[in-house]
Amino acid sequence: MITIDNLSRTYGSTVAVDHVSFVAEAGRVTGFLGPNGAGKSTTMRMIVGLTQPTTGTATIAGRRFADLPNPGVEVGVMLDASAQHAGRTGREILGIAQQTMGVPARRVDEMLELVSLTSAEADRRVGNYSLGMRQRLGVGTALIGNPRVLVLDEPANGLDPAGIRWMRDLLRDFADGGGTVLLSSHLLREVEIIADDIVMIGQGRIVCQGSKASLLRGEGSVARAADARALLRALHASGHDATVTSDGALTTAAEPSVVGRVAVEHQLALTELRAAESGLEDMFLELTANTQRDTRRERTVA
Ligand SMILES: Nc1ncnc2c1ncn2[C@@H]1O[C@H](COP(=O)(O)OP(=O)(O)OP(=O)(O)O)[C@@H](O)[C@H]1O
Repeated sequence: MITIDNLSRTYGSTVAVDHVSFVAEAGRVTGFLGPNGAGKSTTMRMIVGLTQPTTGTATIAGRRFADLPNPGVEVGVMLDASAQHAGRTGREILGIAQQTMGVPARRVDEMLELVSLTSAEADRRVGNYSLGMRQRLGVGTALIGNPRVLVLDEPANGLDPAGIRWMRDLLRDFADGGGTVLLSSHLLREVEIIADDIVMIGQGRIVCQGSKASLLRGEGSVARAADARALLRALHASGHDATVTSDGALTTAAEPSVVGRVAVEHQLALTELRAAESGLEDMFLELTANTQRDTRRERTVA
């Protein structure tokens, strides 16, 4: 678990992070989103002790990063995959991490296999790696100490579609095994798929946070019926507004339970019935546009 409590950081007159509080829970993937310059990297740097907070604290399983005796076995960190020493080989970089953390030497080969870097690639200098290969190496370095917490800044950056899926499965398995994952990303579709919880910031402040399911749950229902027109008439007759979209689905402000009851009362067969959802991209643009116009609001959903 990562606990961020009232965390702020200012640089001169720039407020990079402005009294941010949230918890990234164990067993869940928390997506950390925000436009360029919103304060994501600064927050992550404060979590791992690279930047000193102006106010507040960040703790990992109750302790500050600086107080962890062997941080690499507690928290895996990948903030900038391009920051790896270009003159060293991938195997050397993993070897240094393995020795520093004092974990068994076999972890190097295990990590190479986990992140799908071949033996030949492992012996090449990192300066010759593609961005995606560096990301893979960065993930291997983050995981070599077998930590329970992962802090990853843009982990899918530079990965091909198969690599993105691989990363998604890896992080899902990590969280399903009880691990904590905090990741930032601009790939909203990706976050929409993988995240359990979402924290969104704009201009250093939280603009919304909560479970993905709660945040994306829209109002009303989407339904399909064998006879859409009949369902439309039935809803209207029951006092509910509804429209049939061009693809034959019916949208209404009525909750699914209400639509289901009306369908039963009129003996209509439904082929689909679900709560309406709003997309993460729409939510992101709406909420962060507000922060850019400096008319901020905060939304918290359990
Ligand atoms: N060392 C620094 N000195 C001065 N200003 C800084 C420093 N680090 C960050 N900032 C400023 O803090 C703000 C937040 O930057 P940060 O890198 O945390 O944003 P971000 O959300 O990670 O952005 P991006 O999505 O572009 O990576 C920006 O205005 C940035 O210019």
